[in-house]
Amino acid sequence: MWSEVEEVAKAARDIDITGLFSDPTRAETFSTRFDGMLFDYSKTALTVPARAALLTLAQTADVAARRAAMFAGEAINETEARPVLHTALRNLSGQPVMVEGSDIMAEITETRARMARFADTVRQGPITDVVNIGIGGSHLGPEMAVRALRPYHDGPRCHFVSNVDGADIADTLAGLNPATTLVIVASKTFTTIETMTNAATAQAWMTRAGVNPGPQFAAVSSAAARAADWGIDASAVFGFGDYVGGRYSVWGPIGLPLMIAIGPDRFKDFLRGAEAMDQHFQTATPLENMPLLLGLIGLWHHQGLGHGTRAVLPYDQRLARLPAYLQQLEMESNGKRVSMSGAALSRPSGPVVWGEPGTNGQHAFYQLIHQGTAVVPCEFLVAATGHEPELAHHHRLLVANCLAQSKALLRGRSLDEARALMRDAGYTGPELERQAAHRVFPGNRPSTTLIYDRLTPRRLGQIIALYEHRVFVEGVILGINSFDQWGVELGKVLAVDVDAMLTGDTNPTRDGSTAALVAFARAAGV
Ligand SMILES: O=P(O)(O)OC[C@H]1O[C@](O)(CO)[C@@H](O)[C@@H]1O
Repeated sequence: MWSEVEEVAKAARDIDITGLFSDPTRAETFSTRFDGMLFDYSKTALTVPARAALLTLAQTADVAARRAAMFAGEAINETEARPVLHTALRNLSGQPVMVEGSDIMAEITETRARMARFADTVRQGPITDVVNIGIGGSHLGPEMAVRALRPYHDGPRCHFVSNVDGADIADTLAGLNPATTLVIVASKTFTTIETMTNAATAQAWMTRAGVNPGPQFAAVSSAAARAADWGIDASAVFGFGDYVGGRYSVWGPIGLPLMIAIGPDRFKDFLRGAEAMDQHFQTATPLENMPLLLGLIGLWHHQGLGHGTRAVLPYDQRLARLPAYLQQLEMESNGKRVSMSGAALSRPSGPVVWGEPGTNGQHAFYQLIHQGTAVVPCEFLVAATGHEPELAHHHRLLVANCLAQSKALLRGRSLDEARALMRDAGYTGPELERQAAHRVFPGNRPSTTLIYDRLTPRRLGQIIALYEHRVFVEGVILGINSFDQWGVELGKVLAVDVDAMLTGDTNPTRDGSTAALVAFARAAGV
């Protein structure tokens, strides 16, 4: 299945990407547009035969059948025997979605309507601040989206607490008024130690201030009974089915802080954007299919060409948390070592994903991206226009920087160009050579750019759904289950054991390193 890709990848190592632009149609041929967005992947070493080999790979892995199985509610999350239906949360079409013979849409629509009523009430006051307590998928999505859509906020301020480190909740609650704060405890399982510890601390904070936490706590959870046991009124508990994975859950009740911040109507626009991407993913031809192409390019760079990481570089300060969000989405989904059958993978699974918004990253790690020894495929995202018309000159500079970076990665600077610079600066002889060597940029470094009109709720919905489906495409072709996360379990179990060591309730472990660290922490008064 991979042999053809391996062959074209071998040839691609000698390709000069700039040279590929001697074809004047390259930018058009290696890009695709959809609903206000242009995805340009022409600044990669992909050629027509290489792309064809990748498309054949997708065909052989039967991505289309797996995609149909996902949307149809088949239990494609095989290690947890569950369907994968986050797409149902944004299904506004009126079409049923069946799970084991019943339509799940009535429940989803009813919960969304309840969320909207709750959000409207909260938005009318006297609540001034909302604190969402959750972690991982119960935190990263709403935190990222609330920040991304700041220009659309007309509700109470939203804050996020995730870390079990008491510093997180202490800093967040400092300055808030317990009498006008709503706490949302967001946990699919309602057992996550960080979230339950923080929730108890928030509850004590309110009680200490003489405020009854009862009416000022809401819960978002699949475990409604546990939320009720915890004392949260059933009318303020919003559930979702176990067919929605944590990192795919921003579209439903986990998105409640976003709905409160921007209002139910705009939240619906956010869903509409994702729904449009779902339609596109299912119906667009392979050469126009943005998630399919993004997934194939990911595989091309990591599995094909062996680049170990990829950088996500949003030129948008409000997307500052997108890289963190994508780290969970991509690495928790595709950071696996066995295939669906349980056999060890014969090729690498998902890459390390990292990034920061531009232009800040330029003044930090772009040095390595441009001149380091590792090639880092870069995924740029940028809106053509901002939300501050009076600051349009800032935005133009932002766009200019984004486009300049992909151009610089592509063209680089040759030794002759560097020598000319040094000559102009007055250097001669061996010193000119030495100085010039430091100023060479190898270039020929691949990047893609997703440019869109403006970061509206709809556009954000499209972008997140685009990345979700990209993860799906990569996972199917790698033959792994992108929807479980067994790798996070062991550390959680051992944390309980180590906690008992820290309190002195059990003897230190035979692992000498941990024993010494525990002893140090105890001696220092942990
Ligand atoms: O919503 P919960 O059940 O508190 O879980 C939070 C997060 O923990 C994880 O299980 C990983 O630790 C994530 O997959 C999940 O998003």
